[in-house]
Amino acid sequence: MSGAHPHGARADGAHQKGTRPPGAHPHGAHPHGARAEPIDPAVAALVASQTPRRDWLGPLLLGLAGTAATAVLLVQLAAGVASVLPPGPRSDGSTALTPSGPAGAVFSPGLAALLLLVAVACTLAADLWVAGGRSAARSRLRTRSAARLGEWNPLLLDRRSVGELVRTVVDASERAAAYRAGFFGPIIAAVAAPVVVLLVMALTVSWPVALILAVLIPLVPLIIVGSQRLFRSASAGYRRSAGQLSGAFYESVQGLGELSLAGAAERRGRTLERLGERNRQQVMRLLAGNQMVILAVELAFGLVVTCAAAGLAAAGLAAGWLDTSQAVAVVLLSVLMTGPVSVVGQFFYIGVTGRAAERQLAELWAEPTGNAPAGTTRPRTEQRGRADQPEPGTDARPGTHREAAALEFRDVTAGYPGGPPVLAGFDLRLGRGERLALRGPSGSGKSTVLALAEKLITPRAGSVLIDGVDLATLSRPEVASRMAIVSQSTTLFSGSIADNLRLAAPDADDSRLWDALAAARLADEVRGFEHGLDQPVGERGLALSGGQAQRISIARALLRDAPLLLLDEPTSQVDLRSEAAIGRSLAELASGRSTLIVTHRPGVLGAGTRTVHLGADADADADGGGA
Ligand SMILES: Nc1ncnc2c1ncn2[C@@H]1O[C@H](COP(=O)(O)OP(=O)(O)OP(=O)(O)O)[C@@H](O)[C@H]1O
Repeated sequence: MSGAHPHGARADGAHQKGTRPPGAHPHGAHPHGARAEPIDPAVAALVASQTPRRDWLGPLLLGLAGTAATAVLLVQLAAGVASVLPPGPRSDGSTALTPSGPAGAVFSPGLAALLLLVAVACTLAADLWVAGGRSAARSRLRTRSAARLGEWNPLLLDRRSVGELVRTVVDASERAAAYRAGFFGPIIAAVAAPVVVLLVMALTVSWPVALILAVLIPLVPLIIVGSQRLFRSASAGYRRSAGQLSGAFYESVQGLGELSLAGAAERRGRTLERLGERNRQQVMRLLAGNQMVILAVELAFGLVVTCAAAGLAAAGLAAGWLDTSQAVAVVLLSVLMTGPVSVVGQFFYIGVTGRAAERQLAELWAEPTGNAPAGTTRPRTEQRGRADQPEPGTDARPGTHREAAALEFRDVTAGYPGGPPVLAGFDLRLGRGERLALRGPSGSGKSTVLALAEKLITPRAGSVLIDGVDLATLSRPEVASRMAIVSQSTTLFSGSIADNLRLAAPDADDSRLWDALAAARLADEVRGFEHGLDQPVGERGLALSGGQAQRISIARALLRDAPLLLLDEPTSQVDLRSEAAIGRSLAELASGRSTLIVTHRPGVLGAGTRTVHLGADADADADGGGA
């Protein structure tokens, strides 16, 4: 049995029964984000917008400015070199210079030093800009992903591999930020660099040579797009295998104790080894692709441009339409033209994995939350007997004047998507201030009743009402705000006892925490701890006993102070002595609240508890109800 954990995380396995929850993706858990389906462009744009334009535009402009400064610096250096060389011979044997391009540059050491300074400053500033933008983008992506997961229906969360979700939030955010902030600007700057260099060449050296070399520029985007297409499947394979590996690794670490008890650690190790090897092969394929792109760019572009430039410089010099300074400048500038383009190849890996990471994040953000929206209306035939919504706190059924129940199921038929109904024509009424224990054999639908009350699933027919209000008209957070839940296992987070209590009431002062602990029969033990309220509970609360952890969960429920209380086998995991202590604190918690408890030990709530049986032998011990 299980119910929703009061704080969103569920550690139990009761909801891991195969069928996907409402709103889950039609393909079930698509573990690796490697679906071929198109991504919603709006979500993709939202992911991209987490890196504001200035974060990549800055490095892009700085990169271009740096290239331009370096290009002019090279023209200056060429003039300097030419000034110490003898004039070149002309084809007619004379040495007179009649350059065809713009007037040859005059070397100025001051200008050269200034240009050097500008080029270095641009490079440094671009690097700093990239680092800042990247870390800001990473944190924005992680925060948003975590917030998105927080909106998910816990049933949906239970079905996804935790390892993969962690990887998506942490690793994909890192890669996507590296791509947008660290790669986007510099790569566009690199692709545009040849154009800038040619512009400088046309303006300060020789426009005919620049024009001829410009013919080669379209090679760059062609090479890049071609290579990316070529390695698309390697990229998808990499995403898939990396997702599988991290998911399996995370699960193995979590279940290490059970694996070694079952003598299965070695077998599991072999599985991990296999997955690791597959991942290594995928990474190698991707890196091999990366190397091929570098090679292609260097060969197809670098070599061709350098040879063409050298040939043009030699021909121009020989024919006399270039002087020495212009010829040297053409050769130097051709090297500058190819330099940034080789960055394209080196960055290729970041680009491929970054785009894959953005896709992964977009898939996560686009995933339906699995929550039925507020105001969901069912078909008319299923709304019989409910002419209007009753006023909160009243029962609006014709001829009924009694006070609305704290929780009521009216003729409810419910089940899980694709499965048969678990409950059919189910009625249950929990009066205000009443304590009701739900019992029944395994599989009879006790968890399903709690899931309906929490609006984790919605009825196929009939209605569920809290305080007279149909849950169909409320959002899940609104439903959650009306109840406190204690489930069979408690999730505690690293931090102090006070931190864990304040999850339920962030503004509670210490005296309120002590009151809650006292009511949960835990105050004396906490006073005995060295650090009292500030005592660390250890990772996942392991520094506390199961009974203590459960009473912290009860104290949290007390701090929430909700009128409706759902208890899901709250003593199933503790021994008899702890059960007695928990029973007393539960009785305290239940007093004055309407309480529905799923338990095989109804005595834990004390006297006056009505019992309802679910399943084949259904009948009620007290005044009715039952399936
Ligand atoms: N998330 C789910 N997806 C699909 N089917 C489910 C899901 N949860 C429960 N079921 C099915 O619904 C039926 C009732 O299950 P439920 O968990 O409500 O029973 P239960 O009385 O709480 O059982 P137990 O005491 O063993 O926890 C079972 O047949 C179960 O397989």
